[in-house]
Order: sequence, then structure tokens, then C-alpha cells
Amino acid sequence: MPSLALPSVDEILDGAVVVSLPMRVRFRGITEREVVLIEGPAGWGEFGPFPEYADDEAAQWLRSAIESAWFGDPPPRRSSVAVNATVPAVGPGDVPGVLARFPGARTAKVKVAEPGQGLAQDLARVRAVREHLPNVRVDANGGWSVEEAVAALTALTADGPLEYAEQPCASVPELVEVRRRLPEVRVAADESIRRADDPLRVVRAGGADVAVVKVAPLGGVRRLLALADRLADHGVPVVVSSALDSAVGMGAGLAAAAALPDLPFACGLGTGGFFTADVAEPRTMTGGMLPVGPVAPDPVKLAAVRAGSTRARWWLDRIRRCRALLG
Ligand SMILES: O=C(O)CCC(=O)c1ccccc1C(=O)O
Ligand SMILES: [Mg+2]
Repeated sequence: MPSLALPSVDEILDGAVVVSLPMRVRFRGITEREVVLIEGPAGWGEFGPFPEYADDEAAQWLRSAIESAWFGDPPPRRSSVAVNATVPAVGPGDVPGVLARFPGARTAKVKVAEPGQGLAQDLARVRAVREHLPNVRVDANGGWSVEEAVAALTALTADGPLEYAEQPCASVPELVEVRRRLPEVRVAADESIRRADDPLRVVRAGGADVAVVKVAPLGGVRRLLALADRLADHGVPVVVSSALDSAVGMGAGLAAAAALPDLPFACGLGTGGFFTADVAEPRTMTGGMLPVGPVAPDPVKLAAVRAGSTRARWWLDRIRRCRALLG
């Protein structure tokens, strides 16, 4: 991919569609997910860096969208991928309704350390999930101090096993310390990889047992696969996860998961059900698995979720700036 010529900004913007997908539940503080779909000779790609990301970080997401639309997916090694249920910071009473959107999933990732909530709420939510599913991981999005992480993970593992704790604390030294204090709890790094200049730093420092990897922030499927290769040299397996992607972006995540030589954990690619409308017919989850393969947007569905002209202009300007940064 780096050796291939990138399309011009006019080629990228020709046919680009800005969409706003309404969400069923608040997640990451948002209730509407805006992304841009671009079309190239190999199919469709998705550009959806979160609005607060600076251009240098967002440029990697553009590289990823270009890869999908101009160069397509690498060969798959599997035709379907096991996914986890993703449980936002809801009350225990809402857990069954959330889990119902992930038919057959045996693993749940439960959000914890939500601002404004406490350990009692995390424990209640995780307990409610354990009544339905055997396998639970938690994601704190860096929300705990080391002391809070040790207390929370001790309490959460007193009740039952945890597959791993994703980004319990924000910084690499804190992750290293949590691992040292709780050697029996696996730590997964997400933001320490996705938002780092050097995605291997956390692993070299001894801060992660598992790496959560997302296609767009890493600059595309092939870059993700190259990173997974290097992580494997350190004995660290990867879990491919979404960035709240539309059905098009999810195709890239599924393509990456399908191309990996080893895939020991369920992937966080089941979040399509968070949207009440998407750009294509939702993939059908059966037995906790999603089928691999690209999708093209459905023109009728696309028209229904098209963003207004002010937001569209903002996104297309952002693409212009990011394309310039890719050189
Ligand atoms: O991994 C999953 O189960 C779903 C994806 C997810 O949690 C996520 C989606 C968008 C932004 C951040 C995150 C995250 O892992 O923190
Ligand atoms: Mg995470």
C-alpha cells in the first residue's frame, strides 16, 4: 500500500457522501455518528475520525478509507468472524435488551469507569451480563487511576473470571503498574495503541497482554496486519475492534480479522446494531458470528441518513486537509 500512488483529492471527493447515523444508545458520549463514504475503483471506504481528533491523526483514517476504495481487501483466511457483544454503561435492567442485539455471542465487552458512575454500578452491570454470557471482558477507556483499577478489578474478579481488562488506566506506566500489581488479570491496550505515535511502545514497556487494534486509526487493513505480525513476535495477540463504523467501515474490520493468521478472541465488530439506520442492509449475526465481505451502500438508505450541508462541508474540508498531509 505505501508503494502505491494515492488518488488526488478531487478523485476522493468525487462521489463522497457524508452521513449521520442515529444511535439507539449513547456511546462515547455521542448519539449520532457522522462518517464520510468514498468510492474508488475497488469499492467503498469510510472516513470517520472522531470530531475532536486533530488532522495528523485523522489523516491515517483517510489512508485507510483510500486503501479500501482504491486497493481492496487482502485475501481472507476465514469467511466469518466471532464477535463480542458490546455493553455500554447502561443500568443492569437494560442489559438483556442490549445483549439481544448480539444473537449467539458468547463474549461481552462491558464498559466500566464511566464518568459520573462508580464501582457499584460497574459491578451491578457486569453481574447482570454474567447471568447471560460465560465470557466477560471490561473496558475502562483509561478512566481509572492505578489504585482504582486494582480495587475495581479485584472486586470484579471476586465474582467470576475476566477475559481481560481493556485500557484500565490512561498511560503506559500505569498499565505496567496494574499488570505488576495484578499479574492474574490480563490487560489489553486500546488507546495506548490507537492514539500512540509508536503502537508497539506499550508492549515493549510490558503494559499489555492483548492488543486491541482498529483499522482506520492504524491507517488501513494492511498496516493493521503488519502491526499484528510484529505484536505476534512479542507474544501479544490482537482483537480487531470497530470505531463505531457504518456497515462499510465494518467491512474493513471484518476483512482485517478474516486475514489474520491467529484470531484467539472474539472481535469488537458487532456494534452495527447500535445504529437505528445504516448505509446498507445490516449483516446478520448468527451464532455470534458475522460474515466477511465488503458491502456497497444502498442508495435509498444512504439518502435517508445524508448529513446536512453545514456538516458535509466541514467533513469535506477535513478530507482536503488530511489528503494534503498524506503528501
Ligand atoms: O470493542 C467493541 O466491543 C466495540 C467498539 C468500542 O468499544 C469502541 C468504539 C468506538 C470508540 C471506542 C471504542 C473502545 O473500544 O473504547
Ligand atoms: Mg476500548
